[in-house]
Amino acid sequence: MQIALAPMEGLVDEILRDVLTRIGGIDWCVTEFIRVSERLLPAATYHKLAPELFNGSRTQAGTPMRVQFLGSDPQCLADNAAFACTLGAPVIDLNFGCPAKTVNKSRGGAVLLKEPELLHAIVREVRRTVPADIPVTAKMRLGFEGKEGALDCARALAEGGASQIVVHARTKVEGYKPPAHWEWVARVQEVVGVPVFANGEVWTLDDWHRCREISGVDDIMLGRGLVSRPGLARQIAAVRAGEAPAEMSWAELQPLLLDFWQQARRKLAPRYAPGRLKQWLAMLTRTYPEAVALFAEVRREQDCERIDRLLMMPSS
Ligand SMILES: Cc1cc2nc3c(=O)[nH]c(=O)nc-3n(C[C@H](O)[C@H](O)[C@H](O)COP(=O)(O)O)c2cc1C
Repeated sequence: MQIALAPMEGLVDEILRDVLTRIGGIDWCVTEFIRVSERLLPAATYHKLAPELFNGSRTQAGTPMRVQFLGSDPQCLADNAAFACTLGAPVIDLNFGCPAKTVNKSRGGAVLLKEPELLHAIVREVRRTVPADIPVTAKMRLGFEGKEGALDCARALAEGGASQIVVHARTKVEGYKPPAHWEWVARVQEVVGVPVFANGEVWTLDDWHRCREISGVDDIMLGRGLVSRPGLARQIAAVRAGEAPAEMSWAELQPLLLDFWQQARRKLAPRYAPGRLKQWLAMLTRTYPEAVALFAEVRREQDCERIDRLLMMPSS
């Protein structure tokens, strides 16, 4: 039974991975996708998107990190994956779910779900090229427009050599619109012999119970739900261990929010740091009334020092 933190480009960067994995309950996390199209990326690109490579491919809390790729050229993906392994990537993950327009125009992400043979070729080539002890895993949506090809895609990934498959239980066209079709996770698990992770629309402990019941799988990947309710993985882990699932309080979260901000100030250009804070804070407003108040104060602020003061003040 595993709980994974979802890869989220532009949101779950090394800073948020660091802070969220400190809370507990997360078994592994993934980098934002690394796009490869025609060349071997330099080591600097990997170190920028996956600085955990300098730390044994673990976050500061010790949570393992996987390196995710997006692309459509089997050989180029395989070469980059093999290079990432020399830099310390412990697992290679392949993204077949990204709905972004630019990504799909240049063939990558969810559009590849129209071509199960290509999915198979990509996974097979990456599997063949990276060292045998490095697992290759995959993440897919249920299809591009319709779901009729979902099982063929899952089979193609498993037969190509993916040792785990995360299913974001929606098509590309469904985007992020609820509901997620967890019953399809069960159908995928029926046709492949490798573990399948359920993903999509799990925001609360109740959602998790329903997702588990409908999907029938134990392994789960949490995205926006975990970003907006950072204690969710810890709550799920507690239930699994037969313990009481305490909510994470605002008081417990506040030092982490401050640390997130301080890291953002250190690692990002001053014009970007406030935006990153607001982005996370906006998601936290779904769970914490205190975040609503703080977000209202911070949202129009661009001055880092004034934001420092707002964050250090205890908000009621
Ligand atoms: C802002 C954003 C960025 C994302 N970036 C990635 C990505 O880089 N790689 C990927 O495989 N999925 C990406 N996803 C999809 C998520 O990993 C996940 O499958 C999706 O959000 C559904 O899970 P959730 O309902 O728990 O958020 C992204 C989603 C969002 C909202």
